[in-house]
Amino acid sequence: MENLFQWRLFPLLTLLVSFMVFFYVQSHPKLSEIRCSLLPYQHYWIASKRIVTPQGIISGAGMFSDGKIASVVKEDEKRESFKLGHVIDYGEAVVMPGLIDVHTHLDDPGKAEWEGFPSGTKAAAAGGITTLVDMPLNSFPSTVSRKTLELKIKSAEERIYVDVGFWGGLVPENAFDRSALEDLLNAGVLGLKSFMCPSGINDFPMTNTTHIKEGLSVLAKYRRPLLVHAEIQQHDHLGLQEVVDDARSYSTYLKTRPTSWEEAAISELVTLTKDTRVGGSASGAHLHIVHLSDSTSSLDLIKEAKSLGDSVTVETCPHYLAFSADEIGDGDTRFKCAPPIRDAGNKEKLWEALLEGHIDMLSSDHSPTIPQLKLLDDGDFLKAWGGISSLQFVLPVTWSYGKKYGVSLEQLALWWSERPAKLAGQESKGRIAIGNLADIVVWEPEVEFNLDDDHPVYLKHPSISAYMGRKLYGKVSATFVRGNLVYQEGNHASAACGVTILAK
Ligand SMILES: NC(=O)N[C@H]1NC(=O)NC1=O
Ligand SMILES: [Zn+2]
Ligand SMILES: [Zn+2]
Repeated sequence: MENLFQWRLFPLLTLLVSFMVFFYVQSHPKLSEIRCSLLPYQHYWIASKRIVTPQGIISGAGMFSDGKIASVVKEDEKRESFKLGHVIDYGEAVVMPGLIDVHTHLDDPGKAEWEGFPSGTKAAAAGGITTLVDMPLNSFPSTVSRKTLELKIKSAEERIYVDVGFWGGLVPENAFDRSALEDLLNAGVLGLKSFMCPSGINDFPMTNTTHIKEGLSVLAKYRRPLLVHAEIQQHDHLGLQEVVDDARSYSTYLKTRPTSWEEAAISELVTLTKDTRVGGSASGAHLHIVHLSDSTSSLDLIKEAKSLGDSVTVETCPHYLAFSADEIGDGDTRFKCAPPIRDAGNKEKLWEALLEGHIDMLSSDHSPTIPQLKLLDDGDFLKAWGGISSLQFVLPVTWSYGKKYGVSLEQLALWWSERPAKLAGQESKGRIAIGNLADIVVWEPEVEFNLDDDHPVYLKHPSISAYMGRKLYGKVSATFVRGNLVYQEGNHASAACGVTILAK
């Protein structure tokens, strides 16, 4: 009797549960949407006393709706607007466009033990970076064809916490093959990148001016940029023996890559950029010089090219603005990068050029490896991997070291968001403006913190970062990508919902 009763009840119960599940799913956001964000809403306001907009800093609020910025209102218009939904009030914290890092090496696929999409994009999110553009080398294979780009895209799928675009490689193998280059561009790379000196990566050989000229002529049609690592090896420096004798000394390394390397490369480049002027044979193309270190003659050449109307921009990186050669201890290869960090006078002049607008933007050139290849025990500057690890820290670093130069929040937004967005062809990013994607960093410039072992660092190998052990200002509280709260106070969203950005 009892059994019979149970069997009758079973279909009824099943029906009831099905109805309940159906109504729950109808009235709530999809489970996948919840996992993309630490917030359960699709439409909501965020308020703050300091919102950095292209029109200046306002006290007010922004409404995010379906991943976009639907409205931006000032303090006095807030009360009426708020009747319409949820409000998150960040008080005095700064609300700024998310950072766009146009120069990151995530090394995935193939060298994921060096960094990888999940660790790199978690670090980015924790640092307020909402978009990054991945370099075509250090992963394996290098991104030099449609096929290799497809491997990148596949590897990034459901593994990225922020948006990721890709630069393709301009290498001797594809430079004279117009259809191969067009195929790579049609597949969606945001532009091309090449080296004028050995890259340190076997399947990414260097290019000369002839290759670069070819690349520019193809890029002109696509209106996408060519990024160049501008150093050409010169043979007029130290004898090898002298170098080998003192490989632990930073000054030895510095002498192996003098400013003449940068100057030689840039003087060749500016002969090519003449063609990018209006009416020139490469009109529509754009040349971007990555990680400028030399603030002397190399910078003068760039200034002159710009004044003549060449389509050229230049970036520098936080490590050239934060550090100088005299502070680098013997054997401390965490500071080894190329071009090298130069003397304190050079650093001052880089700041000056940035503040005066001659340097257009900043990028991380986050180029990590495994600790073993940094040779921290031997401290051999000549054999150690060249590359700085910094991704998660670039906002507080720029702010902390920029304090004494009077850097403003608006300048940070220009150098880290607005201009990088333009370089990468992402017009819907980089500014807090109606209709743009809701890519936002919320941070507290006045909060000081020690980058010690207790600080949560998401980079795969924090020990190789030259910033560890430093005291910094500017704590990132929250990061939104396309309206999803992907990071807040030490927590990431449970699902990796960043989007791969492909040029059309
Ligand atoms: N291959 C690679 O990432 N090289 C980078 N590292 C560095 O310090 N400068 C570079 O161009
Ligand atoms: Zn480089
Ligand atoms: Zn690089």
